Amino acid sequence: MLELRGVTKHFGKDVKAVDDVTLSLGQGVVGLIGHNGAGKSTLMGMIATLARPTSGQILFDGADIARSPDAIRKRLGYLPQDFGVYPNLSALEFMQYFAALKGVRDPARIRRLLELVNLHDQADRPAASFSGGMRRRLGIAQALLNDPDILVVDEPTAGLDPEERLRFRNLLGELGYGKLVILSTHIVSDVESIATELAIMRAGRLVAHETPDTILRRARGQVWTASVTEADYPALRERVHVLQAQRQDGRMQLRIAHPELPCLGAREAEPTLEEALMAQRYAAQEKAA
Ligand SMILES: Nc1ncnc2c1ncn2[C@@H]1O[C@H](COP(=O)(O)OP(=O)(O)OP(=O)(O)O)[C@@H](O)[C@H]1O
Repeated sequence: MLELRGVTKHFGKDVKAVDDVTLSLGQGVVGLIGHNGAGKSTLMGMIATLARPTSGQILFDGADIARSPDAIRKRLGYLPQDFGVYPNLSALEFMQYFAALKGVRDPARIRRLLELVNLHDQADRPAASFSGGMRRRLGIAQALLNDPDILVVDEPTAGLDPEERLRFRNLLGELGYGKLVILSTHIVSDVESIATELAIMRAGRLVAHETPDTILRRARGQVWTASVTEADYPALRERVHVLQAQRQDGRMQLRIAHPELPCLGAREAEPTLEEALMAQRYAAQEKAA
């Protein structure tokens, strides 16, 4: 559905925000992961036709979106990172406003979308009184008005509390059927349960495009749990990568990334996706050193 070929974006002479990204995406939920400044928003902005690549191409159903942006715009829903609601409008009025802009004339669709994002009971409240999570949910409802085939959502869970995070995550997971959902975050656990693929960016480059299962499988035998005395801990910490440390009953309970048994009594653990990615990164760093 969407193909990126050597997509590069420069800002001035010095900043290469996106650097030669080649990527092919079909239906599903793609977690676009990277630290702050990795280039995620810049890449999403280009997919949303709000900026043009300095070089390279983005093809939507085979056509270059720089040449025919309307083809993708009609089938795109976009929730930018800095999405703002109009405080004086109620949720319903906000949706009616965007429906008119997007040429959507079906009032029942607005109702259905407000139900989908669980704001139907609050539809008449001014958006100014909404929490961050409610605003984001309204943002998603707005992005879905045109029943898009591609939904691009930039850092949707930033600033949300755990309950709203969960609710938002489930909502995006449900939307993944039959659509391409691209979801950026620097918090791996936010996409762990819903992403069918991960695209990992570092300093503008795409460093991996894989399924979570592949990443988890590769990390087997690299993540361990161990319980050591407080006295033994400092020396161990020098030798291995400690992912998590907790003091309990006078001992240190650890989760460790290490390519082999890190210490006597350690047990192999089932890695989380975040731990698997950390283990992979440490292994790559050690190989390069
Ligand atoms: N308009 C711009 N002018 C100059 N530099 C920019 C511009 N937009 C982004 N950059 C730079 O490009 C790089 C990538 O930024 P981008 O916002 O795409 O990263 P990101 O992965 O989305 O990070 P974040 O999660 O913080 O938004 C950064 O170094 C950023 O400072």
